[in-house]
Amino acid sequence: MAEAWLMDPAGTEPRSPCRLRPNVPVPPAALLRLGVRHWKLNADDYENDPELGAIRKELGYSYMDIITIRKDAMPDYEQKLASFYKEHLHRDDEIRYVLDGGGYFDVRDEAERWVRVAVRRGDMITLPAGIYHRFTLDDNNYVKVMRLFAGDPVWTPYNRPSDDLEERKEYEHKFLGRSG
Ligand SMILES: CSCCC(=O)/C(O)=C/O
Ligand SMILES: [Fe+2]
Repeated sequence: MAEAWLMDPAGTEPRSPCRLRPNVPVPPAALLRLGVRHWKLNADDYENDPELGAIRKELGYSYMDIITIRKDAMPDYEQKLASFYKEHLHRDDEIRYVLDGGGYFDVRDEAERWVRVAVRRGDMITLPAGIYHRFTLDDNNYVKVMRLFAGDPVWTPYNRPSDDLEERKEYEHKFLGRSG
């Protein structure tokens, strides 16, 4: 599993690890309870990787593209990064496979704390529809990511608060044990 920890709410540099002192690790089982799944894959051979092929087949991830997030490679780099780091949710699962570089997905836990998940080359992660989250590069300022989707892709972020969306209610019911 990718390494995860509770974020220091007083952290002022989003692209640094922002760990509490002492560090408070978040184990894989706790991430799974929030609906966050992870695979470690062979990024050296992603075009022919049978393991990736099997995951895509099993979960119906028919769509894929590859994006590079780096100042010289992405139009509207600053605006895009700012929007990725705004707390938001999606109405579909967010499925990302890091082919190079790295970054952090922050997800809200059941107590509304930020859990920081470090993703590096070879990490594939899925965030369930309805989970509040955000993304930042790490201090190397570069990531190359495969985006996957089941069906025709929709990337729309819904900034918090979006508690009235059906997918948010379903997420709260399924993963946070909240009724409503
Ligand atoms: C790391 S892929 C770009 C970020 C993104 O698409 C997203 O929705 C972040 O939460
Ligand atoms: Fe997102």
